Amino acid sequence: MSLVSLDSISLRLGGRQVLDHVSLTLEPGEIVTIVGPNGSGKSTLLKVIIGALHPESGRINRQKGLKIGYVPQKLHIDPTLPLTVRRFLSLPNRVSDEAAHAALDDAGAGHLCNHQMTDLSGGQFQRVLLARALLTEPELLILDEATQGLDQPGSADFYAQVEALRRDKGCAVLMVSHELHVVMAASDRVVCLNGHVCCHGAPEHVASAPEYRALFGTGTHGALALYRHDHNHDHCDLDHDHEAHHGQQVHMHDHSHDRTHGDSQDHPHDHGETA
Ligand SMILES: Nc1ncnc2c1ncn2[C@@H]1O[C@H](COP(=O)(O)OP(=O)(O)OP(=O)(O)O)[C@@H](O)[C@H]1O
Repeated sequence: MSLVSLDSISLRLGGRQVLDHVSLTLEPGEIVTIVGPNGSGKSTLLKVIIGALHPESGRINRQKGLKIGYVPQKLHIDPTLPLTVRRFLSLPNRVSDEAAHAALDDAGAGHLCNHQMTDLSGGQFQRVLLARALLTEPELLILDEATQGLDQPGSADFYAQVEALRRDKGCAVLMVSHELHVVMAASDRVVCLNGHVCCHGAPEHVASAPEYRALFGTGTHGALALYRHDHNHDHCDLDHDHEAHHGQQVHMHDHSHDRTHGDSQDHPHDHGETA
C-alpha cells in the first residue's frame, strides 16, 4: 500500500489557484523530488501532505499510523538564547539521551550534541534539524529546500546523508529542492510541478521532457549526465523494489565516507488554509 496517495488535489490561496488537480503517490522507501519554479506550489503541496493545509477538492489518503518527519527550509532561533543541540532536541517534547544521540548519529551530527545552536554552520544546523525529524523514527521524511544557503559540496553531502538514511532505515523521502542536478541524481522519481504536475518519472525522463525543458531549459540535463558520468568510479546500483517496479536503474555516488498509521483520510471541504 502507498504511504500517501493524493488524488486530484486542488487548492486556492489568496485568490490564486496554487494546486490544480495534483495526483501523486509515495511508495515505501523511495526518494521522490519535487521540482518547479518559484511559486509553483511545492511548499504548499508538502503542507497538504503533512496535514497543515487541507485541499478544497480531491482526496488524500495516508497509510494508517504513518509517521512523518519534517525538515523545514529554515528555523529562526534567537541568537541571544543559550540553547545546546541536546536541549533543542528536547523541545517541545523531552527525549532520552539515547534517542537524541541515535538521531544525531543518524544525521551525521553526533559530534554536535553539546554545541550551541547559534554556533552551528549552515550545514551543521540542517543536520540537527534532520536529527530532530528522525526522533519519531519516520516512515516518510519530508525535506523542504533543506539545503538552502549551503554550498554545492555541503548540499551534496547532506543529500548523501539522506540517501544513506533511506538505505539504512528504509524510510521514504519526499523533498523539494532547487539544486536540480544534485537532487535529481539522488532521486528515484522526480515530479515537476507548476500548479499542476507537468511531468513526472525517472530523473532522466523528466530532464528530457519538453515540459521540464520549457521551465528549466536544457542545462540541468547536461549537468545531470555530467554528474553521473564523472562519478562512475564508485557508483553503486541500488537494489530497490521501486526500480524493479519501474524497470529503471538509478546509479548513485557512494558517499559512505561522510555518511556517516486507522487509515487517515482528509476529505475535501470548503475552506482553505487551516494552519
Ligand atoms: N498562506 C498563503 N496565502 C496566500 N497565498 C499563499 C499562501 N501561501 C502560499 N501562497 C502563494 O501560493 C503560491 C505557491 O507558494 P509555494 O510556497 O507553495 O510555492 P513554492 O513552489 O514552494 O515556491 P518557492 O520555490 O519560491 O519556495 C505563491 O504564489 C504564494 O504566494
